[in-house]
Amino acid sequence: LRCSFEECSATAEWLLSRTEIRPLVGIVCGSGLGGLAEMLKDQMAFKYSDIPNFPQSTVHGHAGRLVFGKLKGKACVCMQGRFHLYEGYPIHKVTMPMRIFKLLGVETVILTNAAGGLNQDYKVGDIMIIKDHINMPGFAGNNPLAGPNDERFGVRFPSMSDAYDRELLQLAQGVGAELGFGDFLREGVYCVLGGPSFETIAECRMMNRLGADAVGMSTVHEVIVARHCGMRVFALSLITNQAVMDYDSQEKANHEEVLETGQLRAKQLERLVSNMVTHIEHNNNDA
Ligand SMILES: O=P(O)(O)O[C@@H]1C[C@H](O)[C@@H](CO)O1
Ligand code: HPA
Repeated sequence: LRCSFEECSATAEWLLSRTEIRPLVGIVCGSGLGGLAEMLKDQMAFKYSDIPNFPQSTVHGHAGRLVFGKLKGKACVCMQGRFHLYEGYPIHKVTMPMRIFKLLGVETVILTNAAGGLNQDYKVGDIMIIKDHINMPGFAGNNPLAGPNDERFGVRFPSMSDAYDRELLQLAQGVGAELGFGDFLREGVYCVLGGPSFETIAECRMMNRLGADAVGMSTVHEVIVARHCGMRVFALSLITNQAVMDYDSQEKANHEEVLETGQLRAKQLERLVSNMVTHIEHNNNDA
């Protein structure tokens, strides 16, 4: 069976027998945002290539390590590198780490990504709190929950109208305001595409008209699987480039720019996430 309960349990048990850390918070680092994992104290890190049943990172800017440790005293596990559809992985493999998070005891997942800004008010370097998503591959039937459903993870038809936890969203706004990030903290809708080619001008215009504020190639699949198995979700996009919306523009999206902007804003993004983690309490999981 595809990423079966048994297979995920075996991986979780392998990890739990090698670390004493029992994480309640799971973090996923987006392109160029792996510095978050370096903030963890008392680290215990596993290379993806050493973990049974785990996929491998193939994208520049994704280190490929699962790091356990304490963030401001809270036990966390952090994916330093995620998997994308365009790497050629089947969608259930892309999202398998969410099920492993769940079986490790994680209650709250924080996901980050690099994204292109579609909203004309957004600037490069803005941090967008994701309040909702548009799942383009999902429209075509490419959903990570397609196939037989295992009730031990969750129900056949999970709701997604409550995908992004509103309390965590409020918390992020509060923490962001305290840190003085008001000028570049946004809240918006993330649209996922399969990649790896960046979008055409017509595609960007279309997504913007449909209500998307940012476009990327990840996160949504992980969110669906995390919600299916009852974890709370919070997600952030770093706007690393402006999507090209104009035929007169000479700009072209490129991965180097994505990684460079990651470096510029990484410290602030790390502070936002780590300050949030201090406020996340055990057992308030009402997912
Ligand atoms: O893992 P994320 O979503 O941050 O990665 C984005 C999307 C592509 O993988 C890459 C494009 O530059 O960055
Ligand atoms: N499009 C899709 N994915 C991205 C972009 C973009 O412009 N920037 C970073 N990830």
